[in-house]
Amino acid sequence: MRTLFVGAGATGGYFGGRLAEAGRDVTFLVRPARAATLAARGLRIHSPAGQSTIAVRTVTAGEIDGPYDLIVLAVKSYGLDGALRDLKPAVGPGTVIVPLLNGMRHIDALVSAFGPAHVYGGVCMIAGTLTDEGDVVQLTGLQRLAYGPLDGGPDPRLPAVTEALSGADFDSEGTTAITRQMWEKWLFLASLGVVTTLMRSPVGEVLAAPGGPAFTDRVIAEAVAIVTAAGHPPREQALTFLRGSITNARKVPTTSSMYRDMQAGRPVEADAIVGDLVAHAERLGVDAPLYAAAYTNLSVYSRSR
Ligand SMILES: NC(=O)C1=CN([C@@H]2O[C@H](COP(=O)(O)OP(=O)(O)OC[C@H]3O[C@@H](n4cnc5c(N)ncnc54)[C@H](OP(=O)(O)O)[C@@H]3O)[C@@H](O)[C@H]2O)C=CC1
Ligand SMILES: CC(C)(CO)C(=O)C(=O)O
Repeated sequence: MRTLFVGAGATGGYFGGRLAEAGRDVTFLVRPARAATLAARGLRIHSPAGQSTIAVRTVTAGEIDGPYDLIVLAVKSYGLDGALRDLKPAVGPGTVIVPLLNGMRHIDALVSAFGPAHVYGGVCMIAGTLTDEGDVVQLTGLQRLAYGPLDGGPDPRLPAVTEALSGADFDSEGTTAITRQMWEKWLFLASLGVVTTLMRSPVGEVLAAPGGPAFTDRVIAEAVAIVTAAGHPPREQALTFLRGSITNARKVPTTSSMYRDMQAGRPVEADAIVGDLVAHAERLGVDAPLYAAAYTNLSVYSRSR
């Protein structure tokens, strides 16, 4: 499958890079500065398993040479509108788009831009960041992709999409339950995001502080109440994974991409990850004071940076 990764940052660079390394037909749609960096340095991935330098094919917006079979969208929420404009020439009648963004509201933007037949759901599990030089850093061993039709299928394109996104050095799952996985991922990531950005610390530091464990429990309880009221109660296994990750954070440095971005003075995805949950809480009459405070805190940061 001819595959276009839109964005070669922490997530796109990691998963697209690993697929390119495994010999898959991968091209990256990037902006000119990123294209220059990738041409000069290659795509460098630093991971707990070692370092790779991968020669990758790139195109910029004006250079897209016709439709791709598969597009993996890996931009931040604040880059979504521009990316949707730029990738338009890559969407043909049979193109499937798999977004990796956190949250849910990008799905509406994709469906309204390209129609429901083109849009899958997607989840990625990785703790990644970019160095000042533009190298991808995988911070922990977490590396998993899941994707599939939003309506649960069956969809005859899923086996080919699964084949195109498998066989590289990460776990990959084509699923007919992607919507549930996306809500569970949102619950997971928002909880880590609220704990770390409100307290400006990795989860382990919060747990070690007076009141930290109770605060963390209340953040999780608020998120569970919101997503449950929204009609997406998490499965017990998702809660076990979240609680296990919190417990593990006493030993393994655990943060969130929003926290890492905040520490680096970069923009944060406040509206898509926290603001949208606060909007659900208000609409559904769920009391979520910690999420409201976290959203105000992130908005103050965004306005003052
Ligand atoms: N980082 C993480 O650990 C995780 C992140 N996520 C989610 O994945 C999504 C992507 O995050 P992440 O990869 O970390 O973000 P990054 O900021 O690392 O990468 C995003 C990339 O998108 C590029 N980009 C933006 N607009 C365009 C465009 N119009 N055309 C081409 N490229 C474009 C940017 O390029 P440029 O250099 O030109 O600005 C940038 O390199 C987010 O929603 C995030 O929440 C999910 C799981 C883990
Ligand atoms: C999985 C997790 C929490 C990894 O950092 C993430 O999705 C994020 O930080 O954006």
